[in-house]
Amino acid sequence: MTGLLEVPNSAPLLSIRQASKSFGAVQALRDVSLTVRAGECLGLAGHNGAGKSTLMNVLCGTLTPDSGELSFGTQKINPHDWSVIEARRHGVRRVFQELSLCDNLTLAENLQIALPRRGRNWRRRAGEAILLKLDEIFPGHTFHPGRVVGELPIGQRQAIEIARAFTPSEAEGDSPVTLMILDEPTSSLDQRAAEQLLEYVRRFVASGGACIFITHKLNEIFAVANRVVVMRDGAIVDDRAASTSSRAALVAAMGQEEAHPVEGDSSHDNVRRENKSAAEIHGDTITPPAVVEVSSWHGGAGLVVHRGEVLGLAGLAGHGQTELLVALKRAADKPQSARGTIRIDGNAALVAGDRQADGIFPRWSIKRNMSISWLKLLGRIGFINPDAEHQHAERWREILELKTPRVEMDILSLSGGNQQKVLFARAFGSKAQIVLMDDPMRGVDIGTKHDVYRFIASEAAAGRSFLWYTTEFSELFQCDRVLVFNSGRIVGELAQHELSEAKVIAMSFNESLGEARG
Ligand SMILES: Nc1ncnc2c1ncn2[C@@H]1O[C@H](COP(=O)(O)OP(=O)(O)OP(=O)(O)O)[C@@H](O)[C@H]1O
Repeated sequence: MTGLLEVPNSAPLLSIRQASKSFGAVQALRDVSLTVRAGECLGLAGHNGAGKSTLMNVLCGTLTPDSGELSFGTQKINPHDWSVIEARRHGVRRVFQELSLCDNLTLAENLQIALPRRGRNWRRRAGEAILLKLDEIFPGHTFHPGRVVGELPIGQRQAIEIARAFTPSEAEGDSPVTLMILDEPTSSLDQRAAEQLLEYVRRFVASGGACIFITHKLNEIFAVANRVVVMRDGAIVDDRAASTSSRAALVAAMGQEEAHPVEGDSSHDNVRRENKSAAEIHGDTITPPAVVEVSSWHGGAGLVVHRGEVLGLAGLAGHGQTELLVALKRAADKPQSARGTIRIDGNAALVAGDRQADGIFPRWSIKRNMSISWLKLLGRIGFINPDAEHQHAERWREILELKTPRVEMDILSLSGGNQQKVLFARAFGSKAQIVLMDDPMRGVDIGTKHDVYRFIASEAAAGRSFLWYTTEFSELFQCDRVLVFNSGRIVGELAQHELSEAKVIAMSFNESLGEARG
């Protein structure tokens, strides 16, 4: 696919020259130069740990580079004077990869703490402002400004974060949004919301705004960007018009392999077909035993997962998929507390999609974050064998190509995608027979994604079972069967050969769409 959008020839908006930044032994930026112009959307790609977020931190004033120059328009800026407040004054906004909303506050209050409305009735005015922006970007949403954000699933929180970033400031001296930096903005959005956002960004750019759009979903880059930039190991290695680039060129510049198309490809060739389920591979005519049985879920249809099966969960975000996975995890951990309808045969490990809230232990090292689920395997009762723990962590560092000098470092020293890899290592490295995955590819680069697909396929062929909720439609082709959720219930089932986007969408939109959302 090639980009169709022209590269504008407008004056430079924000430029950085020869910027470098190190964190201890890690050189996150090496001599990076980049200019963003009004009316252009720059798609930024690169492997996990390539330096994309670090560069954005410098551009939006959250990080000062060790060296380098900045300018806004024709005005040179001392990087030490370029703060978040200065950047906002110039209309530079950012949506972070890790969401920055306060979970205990409502939508309106979250807007108020970022972009204060002065005087009386601020709550009503803040609520109106965020709703207006949500209407513009995500028409048909059902958010209420008085809803506490922490009660919403991550996909909906991501939508709020985006709308908040685009909402005009009322502070004196603040300029309208000139440059929007979106760092993996669709990582937890469902397909429909992601398309709405891409459409909005195209309108924003057409009206003269500038945007930097970071994503590991390369089809999005070609849908929205006029220019594509690739980072690799802290440096910019490719920078050209999207119309002269291609998916293959991007992947090659990133230094990654994509032996099989994994997303955005109409053939949907996939590793799962090569690594068929245990039953198919062995030509078994007998169905493998069930390891998970839910006779009825929320009063509706139930589900069965067999040994060696990969069961996909689909539907709009926030329609009960995560809730099911959490209930299964609880049932596996405490069978005595399981609700009557759930039977689970074996241990279960959960790969969280919301890594900040449910995944990482922020005060622990990379190694301990990985090994927490293996500790029982790594020593005698009450004692951890440090050598075994270290070896295990090193092995997984290699398998998943974690970008870190040492596994003893803090988990927060890792880039977002590398933190997510640690969660995979924790689950895959455990002895759990059932792996529950809650939209687990958030921020994971395409090379690693493909390795994970391969790993899942081979583990399933060896008898492990997977329940896999994903917001990326193409990933469903890695599953044997797919259950579609709508308003908390299972409303349909599709075998792999029956799977089509149109069918999933039709099932997702049937019945009362709004109830389970915001
Ligand atoms: N505060 C920090 N302390 C130590 N190392 C850091 C810190 N922030 C970033 N790094 C390191 O800098 C490198 C670049 O990280 P960065 O987050 O910019 O990558 P990225 O391209 O955004 O990756 P991802 O696609 O996973 O989000 C990584 O090796 C990361 O571990």
